[in-house]
Amino acid sequence: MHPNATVLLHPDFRTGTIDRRLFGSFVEHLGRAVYTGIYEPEHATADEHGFRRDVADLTRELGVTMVRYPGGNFVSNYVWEDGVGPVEERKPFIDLAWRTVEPNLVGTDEFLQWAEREGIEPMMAVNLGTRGVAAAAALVEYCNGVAGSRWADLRIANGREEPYGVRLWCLGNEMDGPWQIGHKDAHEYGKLAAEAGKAMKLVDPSIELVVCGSSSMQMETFGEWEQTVLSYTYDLVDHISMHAYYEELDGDRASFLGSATGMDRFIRRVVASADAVGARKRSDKQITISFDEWNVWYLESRFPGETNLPLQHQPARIIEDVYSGLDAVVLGDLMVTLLNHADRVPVACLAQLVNVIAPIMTEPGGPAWKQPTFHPFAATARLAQGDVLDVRVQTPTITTTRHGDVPAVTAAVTWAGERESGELGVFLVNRTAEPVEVELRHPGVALTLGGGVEVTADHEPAVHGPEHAAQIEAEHVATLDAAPVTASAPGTTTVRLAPESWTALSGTATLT
Ligand SMILES: O=[N+]([O-])c1ccc(O[C@@H]2O[C@@H](CO)[C@H](O)[C@H]2O)cc1
Repeated sequence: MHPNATVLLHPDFRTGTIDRRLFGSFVEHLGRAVYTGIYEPEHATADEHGFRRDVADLTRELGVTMVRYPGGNFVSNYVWEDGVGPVEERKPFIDLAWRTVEPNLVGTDEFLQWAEREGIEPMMAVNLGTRGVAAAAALVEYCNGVAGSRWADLRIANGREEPYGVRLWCLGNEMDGPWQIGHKDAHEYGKLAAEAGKAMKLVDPSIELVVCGSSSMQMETFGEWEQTVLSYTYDLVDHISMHAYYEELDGDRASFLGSATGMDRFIRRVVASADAVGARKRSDKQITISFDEWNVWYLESRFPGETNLPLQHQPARIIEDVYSGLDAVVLGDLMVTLLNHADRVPVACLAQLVNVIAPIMTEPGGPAWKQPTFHPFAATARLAQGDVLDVRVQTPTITTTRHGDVPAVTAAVTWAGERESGELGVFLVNRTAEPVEVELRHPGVALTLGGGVEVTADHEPAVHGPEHAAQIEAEHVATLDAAPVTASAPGTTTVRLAPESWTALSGTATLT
């Protein structure tokens, strides 16, 4: 059979090395992400610190390397000092972002110590909505300072001698969004971010800074925002943030399946905006991207609308989206795009980790389980190692309403090892409703594919609960003991992809 698509690869052609922070996630004080998510002292599996062991174990299995905290929209009205010190003296406050009473039982120390115990790198955000330079610099000192100064000594008095050494810091969150508490225009925010970032780096010069980019590519200020903000902060910051959520709208399945092409274009545009500022400055520095919120999120149809939220107490069920096999295929494809931008995207966070638009769900006092989207994330975090190869994909296109013409087949290939031999990760997506044959062309390379994971899309709406998730897993997530190879010859290996599917395969390769 004639192949429908070809993927040309060679270890001499590489896009970049995968930064392990690409497999980050996000825990916000929003809904049940913290309370009855990662933290539930009354739960049967809770450890001595009150954190759920079952959730931590699933987090490990998911392969999450880094977690962003404490927000999100929440951070823009958060007073971090209220969340440290003796728990019995902490006072609740009304979080204005999600109109939920925050009990302050979990704060900076509890989170950072949880992350440390679980072997997860923390990524912290400072409040540039209702607060500013002093509070941001104080938090860096609280986390990373050594004995002998006010905020570091407060941490020590609170029982933590060793600095946490938090490396990655967000200068606020989505400051371009009118919904943000303390929302600012690009000039106001750019100036504040530059001053806050300057102070934070004076406290600890080893930190990396993320300046806020746009909340989505649909924002009216997109492009202009990036350039203005970077004009104030280019020499100071390391990364600019991107946020994007995708959903199936009006039953437009083709556009939804093409979401990762939308993400690809978004990344290219932000890179172009950042590089334009660099060019004007005649700078050799390159700003990289922190894609610190990405996921499938049924914003349009299921999001209650931030301004009309009723005031809630914990546990508060907010945006607990339920995912389908189709969502899992799209999520896997979004990871293909992230991998293919490994040269400019070192940091990414699946938003979020547990209960809130999340791969892991829980019931208070009950089980924790995997949503379908868990599987492509976990398989990619496991199989994508080393470098991303600069592959050439030839594929027919599909015409979509939202993204125009998009590739029918997408691919990413990773190579861990020397030039002469390596371990491969092969990630392939078939966005069409028919099976396709994909010919891997690997001239001069002997390649043996092994097993992996295949996720196929479904047509049923997802239903909440562990039983339904287990049923989708049984029907739409397959562990492959062997690759679906249909033909092979020296220099070519053909695999067959199921309709509307995401496939990840392991492999080994040596130069011949
Ligand atoms: O497109 N929108 O309407 C939209 C609305 C809210 C929004 O908030 C972001 O997503 C929330 C959930 O991860 C985070 O707290 C925040 O940073 C992100 C996008």
